[in-house]
Amino acid sequence: MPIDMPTMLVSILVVALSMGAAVLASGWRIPHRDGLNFWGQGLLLLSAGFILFALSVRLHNPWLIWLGNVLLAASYASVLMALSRFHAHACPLWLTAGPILLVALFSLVFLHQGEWRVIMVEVVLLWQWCAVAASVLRCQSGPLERGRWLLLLGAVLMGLVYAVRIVAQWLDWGQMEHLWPPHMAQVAPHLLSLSGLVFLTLGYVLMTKERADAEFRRSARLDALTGIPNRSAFLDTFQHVLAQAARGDWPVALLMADIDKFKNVNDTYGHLAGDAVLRAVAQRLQAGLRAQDTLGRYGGEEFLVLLPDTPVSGARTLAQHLRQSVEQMVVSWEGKKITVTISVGISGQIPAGAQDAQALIDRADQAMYAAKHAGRNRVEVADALPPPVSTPA
Ligand SMILES: Nc1nc2c(ncn2[C@@H]2O[C@H](COP(=O)(O)OP(=O)(O)OP(=O)(O)O)[C@@H](O)[C@H]2O)c(=O)[nH]1
Repeated sequence: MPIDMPTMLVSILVVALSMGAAVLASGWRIPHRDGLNFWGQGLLLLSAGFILFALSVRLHNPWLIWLGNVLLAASYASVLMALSRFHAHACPLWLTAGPILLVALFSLVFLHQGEWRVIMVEVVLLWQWCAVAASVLRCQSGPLERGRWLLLLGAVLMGLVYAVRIVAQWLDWGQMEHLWPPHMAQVAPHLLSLSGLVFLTLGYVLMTKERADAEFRRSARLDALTGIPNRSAFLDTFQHVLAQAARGDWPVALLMADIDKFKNVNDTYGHLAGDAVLRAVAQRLQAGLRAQDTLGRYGGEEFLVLLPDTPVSGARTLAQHLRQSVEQMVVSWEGKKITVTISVGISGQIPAGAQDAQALIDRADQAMYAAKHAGRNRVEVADALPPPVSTPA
């Protein structure tokens, strides 16, 4: 059965319409940041454009083509805006509104000169797809790879559609300005654009999914209140560093810092003030560390600091520095000034492997409690581990 142009146009319309509705539904209530709404709107505009083209085959009204072309340009501009939103880039007005105005102008000027209308309008549409491809290529971020390449493939296919149509029109292969009767030079680009549309939308949805997954993985490893690694993320890093230290035979030190009388802060100023203090302490501690050190929230008001390649003497100096820094900190809360201190326990050794993690934590914890018993706002070092007992052969 031969494919006629209305069938072709209607099939593109159905694909665009259903994908547009699906994208809009999936973007429902998702912040506009990802541009899903722009993408969905773009597909719906495209569908409206194809409805007009299909109607023009029956009604022979050139204004339907004029409006269809404008809607097409608006739909591609919407795609570009969606990508700009996704990558948090500004999208200049000339790049979005410019092609729409040009298409409106060329379609009007060449309203009754179909050959020139096809060439002039489709050069602008081709330029729009080049802008989409450039926008995809400009943003290189690791986890977006698969979606990005799919999207790029779709943009290249769409660009190809217009390139083929412009060349075909120029060489007078298939009277591209007429949507009827069908010719291979007309049907082939439409088939290409059908697959281009599918690739584009799949790529875009995949990109948003990959970003959401990456954010989810990241937030699952961070403490929601302070933004520093949570207990399980810290322990992962700790074990990794211990294994490296055992191989390299270098020392690791661990600090356990606990806010003194933190219950009083909550009781006096309220739980939200306590939260603000926790955030401020985390920031202070982080600010005093080297890039290779790791800070984590171990429990309620307890923090752990991992110091790779650091002897206990160096850890003690750093702990004193951190303690003084927190002591000097003032947190403003509803007009009141809150100050807190920390007690710090230190443990350190050249580890035998990742299995030493819990022993180091327990010893830092004991040293921290010794600091509490000795009057708080202090630093205490855990006793060195007894050397391993050698069994006679
Ligand atoms: N605001 C706030 N408070 C927390 C959070 N996590 C734990 N806490 C509070 O931290 C307080 C810890 O109190 P305690 O264990 O008695 O210790 P402390 O008052 O700091 O006394 P010392 O440790 O002996 O100096 C409790 O009141 C907890 O409710 C949190 O995320 N936010």
